[in-house]
Amino acid sequence: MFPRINFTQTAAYKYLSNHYIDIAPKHLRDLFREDPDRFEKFSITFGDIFFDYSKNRIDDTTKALLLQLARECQLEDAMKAMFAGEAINETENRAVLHTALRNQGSELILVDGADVMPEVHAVLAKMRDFSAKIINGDWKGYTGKAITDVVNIGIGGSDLGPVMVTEALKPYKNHLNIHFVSNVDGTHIAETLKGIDPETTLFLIASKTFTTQETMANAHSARQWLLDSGADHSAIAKHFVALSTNGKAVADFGIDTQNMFEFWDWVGGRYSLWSAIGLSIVLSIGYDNFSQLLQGAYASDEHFRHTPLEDNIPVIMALVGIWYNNFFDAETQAILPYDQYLHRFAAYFQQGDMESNGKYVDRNGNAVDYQTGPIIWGEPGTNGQHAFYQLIHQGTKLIPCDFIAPTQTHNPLGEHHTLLLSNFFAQTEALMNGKDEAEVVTELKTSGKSGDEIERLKAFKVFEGNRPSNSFLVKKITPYTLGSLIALYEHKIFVQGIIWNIFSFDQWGVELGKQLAGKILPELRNDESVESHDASTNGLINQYKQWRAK
Ligand SMILES: O=P(O)(O)OC[C@H]1O[C@@H](O)[C@@H](O)[C@@H](O)[C@@H]1O
Repeated sequence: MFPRINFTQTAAYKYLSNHYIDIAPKHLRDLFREDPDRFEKFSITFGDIFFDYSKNRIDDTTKALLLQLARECQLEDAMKAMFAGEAINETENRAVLHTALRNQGSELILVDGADVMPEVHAVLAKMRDFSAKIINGDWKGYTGKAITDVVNIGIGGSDLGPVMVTEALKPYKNHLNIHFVSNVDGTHIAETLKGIDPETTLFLIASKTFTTQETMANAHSARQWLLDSGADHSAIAKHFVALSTNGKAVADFGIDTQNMFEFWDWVGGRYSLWSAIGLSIVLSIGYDNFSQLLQGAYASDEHFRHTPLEDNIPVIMALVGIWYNNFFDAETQAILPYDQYLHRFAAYFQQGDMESNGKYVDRNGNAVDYQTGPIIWGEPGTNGQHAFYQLIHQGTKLIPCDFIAPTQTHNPLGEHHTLLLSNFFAQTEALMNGKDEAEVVTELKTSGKSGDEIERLKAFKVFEGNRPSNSFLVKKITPYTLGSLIALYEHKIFVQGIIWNIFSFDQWGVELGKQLAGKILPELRNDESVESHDASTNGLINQYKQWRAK
């Protein structure tokens, strides 16, 4: 059976709780001073990704105990179960096999006794052939013109991954214009349709279930827009394709299932960019680049599966995260890419991480009495520096940060990249070292401040430092390295879910909003005053009804 260990009952947890008392008062500066090998010990090279975790409030004992914790929680058994296709998503009775989507090996991957790899390869081949026709202009719209614009209509996992990756890999983009519509707010689709031509637009309706309200509403509006342009129903086959697991709903919508790119219930929505959901990525950068993305992810899968836990990047990321989350009471984790192309990376992992590990019920069905998934947030550097870094440096909250930067830029423009990276290095250093009173006083003296002024100002200018960070230095953001990086983060989420003893691959919490909206919708379709809710909700709905009438 899938492990069900309460990590707070392990020996390692007890040791860690005691060890925390020793480590908490220590400053990172001293940890570096005490151990000249610290950087070598606490950094890992993995292909073109260099992971430095030495600026964390850990020492050799912390690492050993965290690894013991992982072992006591039977992490390695859990990893084997996932890769083997066991139904580890127990509340939905499903396997969790996004790794099969990028598998480059020859082993069979069985779900219910059948190898999934032939189907995976067949859909990839279909994506390759279809995208080639769209890109080279062989596929024509209903008036015989080639496609110029692609609109992906999807939300959550059927949107965020493709958005993030197509943005991150813009340097690899071809001539097609790729648009994304997710919000049910009509503004999103209306603004998108303004700039495009029905004769040359292809819509990808991306929905695992093909029932999601937002996506269906947008898909219907897009179809109507096409028909309103003078096209007849036969045009739909030339302008609409579906990316889904639900063939019946696709057919009911009016999309020829020939134009359906299938995936399977063992692919979680937030782990689906590697599947047919990635068709917008393929259209944007071509199949060969998409294949590189898959290969990069596979390299991380292999690293995760076969590297001893002590040198295993996702395992270390996860354990260090648990150290802050469960011992230092850190509530959040910032992801700070020093790369403009990665500007949606944090947003992507907001869903990836928070929808996976935002759970308070453990795998035995009991409420937990410890913290689980952190709040994930972040923006690209250096914009973040001029917005919220103040709080990271001098606020009262401990915010572990992941810094990510490419050494080579796709846009070598003057000194820009050197400037950017100087900020990246400076921030991790400043967060760690801070600035003590002596330094502040010297600085103020040099700037000519009087003794009184120095006394008055110095407290405000001191930085405690001791603020932890991980640094990912990536040689260059390519499809391959991006694939690797994403998969490392995915596996980090998995490891944390194992240790917290929660099911990371369901998302029942999202269902409530869907149900409630479904109940209120019919009430908004008439003008009668509503009394079926609490006073606040009734009041809001009734005010809305009054104002919309005028
Ligand atoms: O791909 P579909 O089925 O439209 O779902 C889109 C999104 O819906 C949300 O409610 C979540 O459950 C996400 O995990 C999912 O990615």
